[in-house]
Amino acid sequence: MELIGLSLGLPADRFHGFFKDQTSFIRLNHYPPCPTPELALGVGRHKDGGALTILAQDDVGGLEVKRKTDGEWVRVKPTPDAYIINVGDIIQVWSNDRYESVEHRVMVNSEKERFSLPFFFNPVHYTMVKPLEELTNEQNPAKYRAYSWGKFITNRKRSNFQKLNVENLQIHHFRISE
Ligand SMILES: O=C(O)CCC(=O)C(=O)O
Ligand SMILES: [Fe+2]
Repeated sequence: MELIGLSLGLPADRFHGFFKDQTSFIRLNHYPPCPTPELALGVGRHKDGGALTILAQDDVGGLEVKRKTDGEWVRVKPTPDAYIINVGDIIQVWSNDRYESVEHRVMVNSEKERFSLPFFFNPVHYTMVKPLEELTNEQNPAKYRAYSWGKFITNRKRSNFQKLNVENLQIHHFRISE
């Protein structure tokens, strides 16, 4: 978070206050082999709603990210002894879209089970998430209305990873139309 602060021209400790208390959590994912992988997804398409996700995984692979330029799903090859760091929706909003949270999903395969451990680094529940004042001005106005992180996460957990076309709460619902 300190490097992200510096990259945005902010003090390294700019985000510290949000994380004095946290709603961070870890999930332990097990994807068993699937006899019909073309008919199933391990995790349906979604964007991580929090600040950062730090993902540890084995060497099986299955994670895919959606490429913005052409909408293609691109496989993320596992790198041994490395974490995947994913910017979540909160950093997208704080940075007023200078960072973007990527849409991703998890495929399954018929041969090998897979394990992954995402750690979701999230601020204190009463955080009102909005573009940082230092990053907005008249030429570059805030692109989002403030929303409550606590209410956002509660809503998300209620409709956890539905693989349907029903859309759960998204940051674009707070987008200010231009
Ligand atoms: O298992 C993975 O590689 C990612 C899982 C994921 O996207 C999530 O739990 O939010
Ligand atoms: Fe995710």
